[in-house]
Amino acid sequence: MSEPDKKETTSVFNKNVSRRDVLKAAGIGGVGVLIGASGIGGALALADVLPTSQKKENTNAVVPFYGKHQAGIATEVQNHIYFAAFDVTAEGRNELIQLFKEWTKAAAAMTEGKSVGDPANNKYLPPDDTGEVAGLNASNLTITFGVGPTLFTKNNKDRFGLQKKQPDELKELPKFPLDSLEEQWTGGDLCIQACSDDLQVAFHAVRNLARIARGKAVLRWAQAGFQRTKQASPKKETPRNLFGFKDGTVNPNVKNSAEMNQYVWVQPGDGPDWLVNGTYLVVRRIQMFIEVWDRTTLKEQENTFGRYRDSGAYLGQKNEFDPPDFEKKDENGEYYIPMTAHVRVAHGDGKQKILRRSYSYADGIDAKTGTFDAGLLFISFQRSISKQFIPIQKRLSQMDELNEYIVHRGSAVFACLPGVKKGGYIGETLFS
Ligand SMILES: C=CC1=C(C)c2cc3[nH]c(cc4nc(cc5[nH]c(cc1n2)c(C)c5CCC(=O)O)C(CCC(=O)O)=C4C)c(C)c3C=C
Ligand SMILES: [Fe+2]
Repeated sequence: MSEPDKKETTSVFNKNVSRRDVLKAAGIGGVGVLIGASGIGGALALADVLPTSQKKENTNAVVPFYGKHQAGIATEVQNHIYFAAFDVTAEGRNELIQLFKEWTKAAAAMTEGKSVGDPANNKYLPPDDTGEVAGLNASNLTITFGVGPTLFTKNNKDRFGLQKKQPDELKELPKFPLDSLEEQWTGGDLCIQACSDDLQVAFHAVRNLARIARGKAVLRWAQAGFQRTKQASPKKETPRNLFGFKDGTVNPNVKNSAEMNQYVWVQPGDGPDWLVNGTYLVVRRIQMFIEVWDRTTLKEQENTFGRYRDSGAYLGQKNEFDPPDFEKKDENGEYYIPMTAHVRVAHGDGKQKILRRSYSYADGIDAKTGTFDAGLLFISFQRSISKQFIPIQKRLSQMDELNEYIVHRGSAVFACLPGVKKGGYIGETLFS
């Protein structure tokens, strides 16, 4: 579901209540009075009644799990991600359905800040919940589930009676020039994207879902990721990637449902009905050669992206959100934004838009070279992989200057299921 407009409404006791309503109910006329109004109870804390622009970051918040769309796509980006791909080992369709039902129940509980299963009161059994988030709040945890092409057909086998339901769009990506994909970061029958403002909460979610899956699915690969925290950037400025550039400036507006329907959510008639209100996820584990970048001049860095490092503006413009002028030339008659600049090549004719929701990763060092294994866990959501992601990546792989500094090591595609109503389960449209 898309996030309610927090400018107008705020969540108190899990209901959407306008700020004016809260002040009226409290019988007080202004925020200044409310600060001292401890009598109205802890639940009506200051953070709950101030509009987003004025309130301190509230990591106590719960992002609703149930809704038309899965959370973790159009909802506000959290500080951390724990992404995992699974291979299904279940014997048949019923076991797979059972897995999705159990995952739904556990995910709904965890996103509300509750523990999984029954309370741990039998000392002779392992507790249902692994326990590391006891006392922690949900920290805006979202858990997003996807199904990969190999769930539908693997080695020409229709393991779960799903072959006929495979969307044409959901197939392995073509090999792009310069790809250096490694089996250990590639593919998967299922994926779980857990995002939270606390990494321990995100990890706990995947760990417990993996535990529930025992006998039905096994982990294939997993990757933790981070970006600047909202505590460190209270104004929530666009995060910077590990090359120091603002990353995520140009994206469809997640609050604009017409734009989201045009670029992100699968629509009736696009393919199989079971995926309507879902979307396609592309994930690429892209290593960034940060030591090489650090020896590159600022001018060269800016020409590589086609944006200024400091302001994030397109070259030739002033502010981060000013539109580009790809025809503008400097006093030497050179394009401000070089022909091979990342943004020019990615932009193309501007018709293919994708929703980027990426995170940085840093995984120690490459033992062979002694350099950092660090980069971008690139994640994009789109209504069509063939019409949106593939043409962009085709162009980038052929002429993006950034290719001097990065290499794609991992890749997978998934169909993110539509959202679910209370009482239902994730995946029910696929299995019905
Ligand atoms: C196939 C899609 C893309 C991949 C893969 C990709 C990798 C990648 N990108 C950056 C850093 C930046 N990307 C920026 C803009 C941008 N990137 C893509 C697509 C892919 N990037 C698009 C569609 C755009 C927007 C283009 C436009 O219309 O201007 C930027 C600029 C700021 C921004 O808009 O976010 C940066 C910085 C890295 C480091 C990377 C791989 C490691
Ligand atoms: Fe990019």
